[in-house]
Amino acid sequence: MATAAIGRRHVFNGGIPGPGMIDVEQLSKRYGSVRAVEGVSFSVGRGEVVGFLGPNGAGKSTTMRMLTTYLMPTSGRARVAGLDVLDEPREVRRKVGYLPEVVPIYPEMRVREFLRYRSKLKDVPGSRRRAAIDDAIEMTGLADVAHRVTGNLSKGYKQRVGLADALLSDPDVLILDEPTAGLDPIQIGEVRELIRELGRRHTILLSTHILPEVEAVCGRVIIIASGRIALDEPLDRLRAGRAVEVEVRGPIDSVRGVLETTPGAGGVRKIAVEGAAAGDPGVCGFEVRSKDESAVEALRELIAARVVQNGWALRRLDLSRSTLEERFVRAVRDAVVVDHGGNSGEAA
Ligand SMILES: Nc1ncnc2c1ncn2[C@@H]1O[C@H](COP(=O)(O)OP(=O)(O)OP(=O)(O)O)[C@@H](O)[C@H]1O
Repeated sequence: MATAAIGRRHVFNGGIPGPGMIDVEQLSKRYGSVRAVEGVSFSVGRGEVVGFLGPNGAGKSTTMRMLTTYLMPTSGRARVAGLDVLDEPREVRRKVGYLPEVVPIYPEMRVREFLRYRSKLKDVPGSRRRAAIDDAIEMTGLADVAHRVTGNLSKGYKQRVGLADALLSDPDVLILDEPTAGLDPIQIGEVRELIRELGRRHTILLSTHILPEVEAVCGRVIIIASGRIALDEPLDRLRAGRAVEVEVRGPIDSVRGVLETTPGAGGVRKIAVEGAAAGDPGVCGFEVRSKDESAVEALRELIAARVVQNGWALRRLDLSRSTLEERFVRAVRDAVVVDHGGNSGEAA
């Protein structure tokens, strides 16, 4: 059975990230005057599934093509599965499963025939070739179409063929460039499920524009904008509270004044007001941003104490959570504002 076979061949570490399966240091790529990737550094540990996001033209495919040795960096270093992409490109190609944005299948070949051809190109030893192809076909749900001509398959199935190809050499690392682009919602769900399954046994760097996909399969997010890293954070931290939402029964101007002068408060925004009546100041609601995001819990406690000190009733006190979409938009916007260098990435 494929799962057992794959379990035998792969080192399964229970999903605990280990050190450096992908190590990128000051990687840059210029196409003539276009600075597509500019001094990018990051690491991906063993067992991590990392979403690599960015607007169109941000440099995602260029970075992935450098990591898979299909493109020479202008400067900087990258190691994948412990191998230097410049010094050991052939070994890197053997160790890394790459699904490019456009899957290079030969339309006249049948699925199994294509995978056999690719396994030879990847130097999969003859004695292991048959098992490697069977495993890849089973993992990607291609058994029913294994004898069909690839050119006649639906886009979703062509994508599966690309993934099967990426799995052939039993790679430690999978680099998947927009694996669900152009698929219908059912196919997206199927490929996403497959990636989630693969993520239990592989280190994965996954580029996509579909944010729910990242939330479904990734543990960490790297955002690139105008060729530079704009954000690199675990998903749970990224979604964690960044601000305090507070509702107080008290006079709105006084409440605002107290919140604005609370140490650690970085900005106050009104979110709701319930009308005042005779003898009742009404209820006002504010979102208070924390100057230091890691100190948002302390800010919450301080706000509670100050509201009570003023004799106001505290009706609600929550941490407000950011969505991935909000963080994406903010990170990209901030990166573009900071980018004074005239970077000619399309997002700039
Ligand atoms: N062969 C090339 N020659 C010149 N410029 C290029 C070439 N390939 C990419 N670029 C430019 O480099 C920048 C980064 O492109 P890249 O394809 O890496 O972005 P991306 O983040 O993958 O975008 P998308 O999400 O649209 O696929 C863009 O400005 C793009 O136009």
